[in-house]
Amino acid sequence: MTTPTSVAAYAAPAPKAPLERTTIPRRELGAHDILIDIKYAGICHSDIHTVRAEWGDGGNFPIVPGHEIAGVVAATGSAVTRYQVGDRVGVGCFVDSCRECDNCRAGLEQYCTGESGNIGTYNATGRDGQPTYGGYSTHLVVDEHYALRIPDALPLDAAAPLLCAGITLYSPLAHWKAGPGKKVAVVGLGGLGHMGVQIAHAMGAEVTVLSQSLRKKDDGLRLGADHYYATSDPATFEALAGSFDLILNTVSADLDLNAYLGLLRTDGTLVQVGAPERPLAIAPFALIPGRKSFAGSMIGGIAETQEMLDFCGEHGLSAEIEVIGAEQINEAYERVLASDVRYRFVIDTSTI
Ligand SMILES: NC(=O)c1ccc[n+]([C@@H]2O[C@H](COP(=O)([O-])OP(=O)(O)OC[C@H]3O[C@@H](n4cnc5c(N)ncnc54)[C@H](O)[C@@H]3O)[C@@H](O)[C@H]2O)c1
Ligand SMILES: [Zn+2]
Repeated sequence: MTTPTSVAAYAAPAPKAPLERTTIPRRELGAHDILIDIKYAGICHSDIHTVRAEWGDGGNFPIVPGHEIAGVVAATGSAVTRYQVGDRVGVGCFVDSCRECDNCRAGLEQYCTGESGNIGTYNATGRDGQPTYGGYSTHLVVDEHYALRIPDALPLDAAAPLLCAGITLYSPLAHWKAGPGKKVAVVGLGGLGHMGVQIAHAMGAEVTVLSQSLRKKDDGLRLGADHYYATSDPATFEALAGSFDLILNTVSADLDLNAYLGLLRTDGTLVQVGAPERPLAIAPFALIPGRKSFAGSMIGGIAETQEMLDFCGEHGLSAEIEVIGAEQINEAYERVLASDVRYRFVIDTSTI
């Protein structure tokens, strides 16, 4: 078959402008590339931060967002060894990296220290000098090394959000050794948070959700939380003081982090994965007594992302989703901003 070099997509033409249908170029299939027939693309809050130019870099418009991509291999380059036509595959937040730095060699491609760092699935420049365009489109050409295998046990639509939301929580849970005997709190029950609750529970940790209200309590407990508290109630911060080994903050808005640091045990760690626009204020004395750590974590490497997908396949974990047509993307963005989705929008890309 001939591979399509011009494909349909949804793009934001300018910062804060509504997304609209367009066509974008995809490169011709190289020896190590696979062509993916995209079936579904999740809507991550990072897509919204990016098209609203909230992260300070201005953005390289038009932007085709989408880094929670699930589809099927439609063609393979001459030197491809890992995948065959028909395989179920995913692509996450990056599509390339230098492959030579210590981090790339260690499987930490997300922290590539090469000249260009990891090359984002969208809003970046590929090795060929061309802009990268994400998963809100019908097809993607990607080097086979940056694709992941989606286990047969998982439906493609609900698996798509694992490529970002799933790995973003799996990686710090694994790194800080969540498991039996560990008390883990997840702040914010959104796209990331609802995956964090499921994965931490499957790893054997005792899981607490810290949400603004008790509105989603039934869902949180069903997803595997042992406890659920409202952070709008000051009594929560008294009741849980000094409780947790690990707190994962998934909230996309500003929080009083010092209050959350007060919930850590001695030697506990608060990991920031939510990425609000403004700098965060940490009081030194929220960390010093109790030798507490404040850390960050970004998605995961290719091998760890595959490990996460396999873990989710074995445990039957995937996202709770609302599948939408492409014409509903702008409305879905407003609903994410209003916390009105349980728990991830996924675009059916056949509607693009
Ligand atoms: N570190 C990473 O690698 C990484 C990866 C993906 C996304 N992110 C970032 O993580 C954040 C969350 O992404 P998402 O897609 O899950 O967004 P989301 O909108 O689905 O979820 C955010 C949740 O936080 C809740 N929330 C808001 N204010 C709160 C508060 N004061 N207390 C408790 N909960 C509150 C919201 O109601 C919502 O449920 C975004 O900033 C995104 O850019 C980071
Ligand atoms: Zn994301």
